Amino acid sequence: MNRELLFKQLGTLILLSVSLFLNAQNIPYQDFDQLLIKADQHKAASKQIFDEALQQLQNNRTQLSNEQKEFLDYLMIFNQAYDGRYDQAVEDFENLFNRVDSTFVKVRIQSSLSNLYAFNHNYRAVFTALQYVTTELPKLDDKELKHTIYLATANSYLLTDRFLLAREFSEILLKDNPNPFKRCRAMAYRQLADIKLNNIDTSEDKAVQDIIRFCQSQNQMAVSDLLALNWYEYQFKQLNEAASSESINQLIAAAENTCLDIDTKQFKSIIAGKEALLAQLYLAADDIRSAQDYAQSVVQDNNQLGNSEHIQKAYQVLETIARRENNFSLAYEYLSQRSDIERDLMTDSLDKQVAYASVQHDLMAKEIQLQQLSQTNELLKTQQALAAKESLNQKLIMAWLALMVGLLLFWVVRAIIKRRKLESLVEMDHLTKIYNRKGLEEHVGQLLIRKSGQGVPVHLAIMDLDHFKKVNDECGHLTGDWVLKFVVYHLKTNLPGGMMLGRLGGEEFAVIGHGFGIKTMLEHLELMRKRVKNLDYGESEQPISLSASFGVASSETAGYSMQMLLTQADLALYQAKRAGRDQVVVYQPDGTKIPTVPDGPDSEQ
Ligand SMILES: Nc1nc2c(ncn2[C@@H]2O[C@H](COP(=O)(O)OP(=O)(O)OP(=O)(O)O)[C@@H](O)[C@H]2O)c(=O)[nH]1
Repeated sequence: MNRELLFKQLGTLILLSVSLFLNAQNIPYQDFDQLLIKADQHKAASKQIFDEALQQLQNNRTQLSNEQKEFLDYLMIFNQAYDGRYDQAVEDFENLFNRVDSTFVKVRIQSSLSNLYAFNHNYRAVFTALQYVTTELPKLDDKELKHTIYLATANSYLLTDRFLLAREFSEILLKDNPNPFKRCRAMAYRQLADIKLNNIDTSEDKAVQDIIRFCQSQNQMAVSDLLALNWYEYQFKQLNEAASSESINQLIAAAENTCLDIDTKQFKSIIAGKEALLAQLYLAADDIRSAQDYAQSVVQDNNQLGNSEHIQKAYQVLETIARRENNFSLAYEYLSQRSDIERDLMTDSLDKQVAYASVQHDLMAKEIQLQQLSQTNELLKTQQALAAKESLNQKLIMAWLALMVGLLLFWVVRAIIKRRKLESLVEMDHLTKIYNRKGLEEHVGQLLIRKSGQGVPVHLAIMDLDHFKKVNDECGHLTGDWVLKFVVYHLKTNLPGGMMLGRLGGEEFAVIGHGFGIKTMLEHLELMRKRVKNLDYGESEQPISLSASFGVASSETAGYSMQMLLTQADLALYQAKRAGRDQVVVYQPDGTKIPTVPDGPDSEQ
């Protein structure tokens, strides 16, 4: 017994697994997209195909991408609306809208919501949803989706009596070369809008019939029936009192021929429209019984506000029949019912107008706010631009000033350099390129001041070239010049550190030494004397031989006075000349001559 049960359970389990396996087929991603598109396309046309596609997608839900799942959720909720659960669908759509990421799905939700809100007479919400849709639509680059949205928008505008807008959206879609499936619906919507706008002549019957057939060929039965019924009603209204019974009968036949292939439960409103029209037509054809049957059917089955228009017409038929039968109390009852509905219809129509105006007003207010914001923004931008310009100007001024200061500094420095150069030129001997007397006075004067403060000895010697006149006389003045330069060049390039050479004038030079004692000074001078004497002046007609005499004074005897040093050195030089030239003599306060090299050849003594 237990074993039997076990086998049974095992069998059930195997069967379940097999059916699950069969249901959860491995379908590639792009095929899911195709399946979603298929479901989407048939959702308002064929419930069977729609249901099957949804079931298949649900079975494979785990394999779907996030966006595919979101779109499937959207379709599932749409299915609720399909089944007439409008309120639940609205709630679920609103929740889904807040949950999904995909703009594509968000736009679809708002588009469907706009239709559902219209069914629920929540017109403000209709126009707000449509506003969202039309704002977001340009962000999507999916042409098919755009077409779907144009259609849904046109439909919502039809439901809210904005017939011009409904026409406009149908036109936009038709101009964008839609597929036949959408083209037939767009043509039907445009035609419906024209009928409502009285924008069509009954002579255009063939064109309208073509559209009705086109919709049928695309399996768009509900739309086709809706257009047909509206068109027949329009034609009926255009008929005058004296219309032939033939034309009435033609319309009856045509109307009876509608709604044969649509789901009567799903499209209750269209069926009610058909019955209300037929009630009117049969009344016009004096077929009271049929008229009454149809009118009663409308009144009994359809007490929703969505069908008010049809119910109102049905009551009108019933009221006329009651009058004709002199049943005034019943006629009064029907009249009172009709006026209640007419009042509701008027309120509803007013609601639509107010909602549209209110959403438009909000939109305008937002636009004005935006304009104000952008104006403020413009103002800010102008201010920023001005500030930027100002700062640029300031920078330019600063740059200009810096340039001016730079130029000024350049000129000043150049002037100083020039002045220094000029000064140094004034201080230099132009022939020998060493300090002249002025330069010597300037620099030796400063040296003396500095060294006197430090107590460092300074020595000054006057070097005079012996018998230089002879060189001039014998070799010419130019040679004399050259000899002067030649002597100075050799002395200068071999001048020991701490010594300076300058030209006092003519063939007379000053040699200054500091930082060492007189003994060292005399040794240096001695070397200089020998250098002059031993210089090779080259061969010429009159061979040149030259010597120099040195008279030396020291700060030890003359102090740090330039004048005193020169005077004492001059006195010593005089002694050197007198002692025979070509020698170095140090000034002695007591007048004794102390030549360092007492080998002067032409002593005057
Ligand atoms: N070529 C040339 N000769 C100059 C220059 N300055 C002075 N002399 C000459 O130097 C000579 C100086 O002659 P004097 O004062 O008689 O002395 P000296 O011939 O050197 O004889 P002592 O000094 O007595 O040895 C003159 O002939 C001046 O013309 C100069 O710049 N160039």
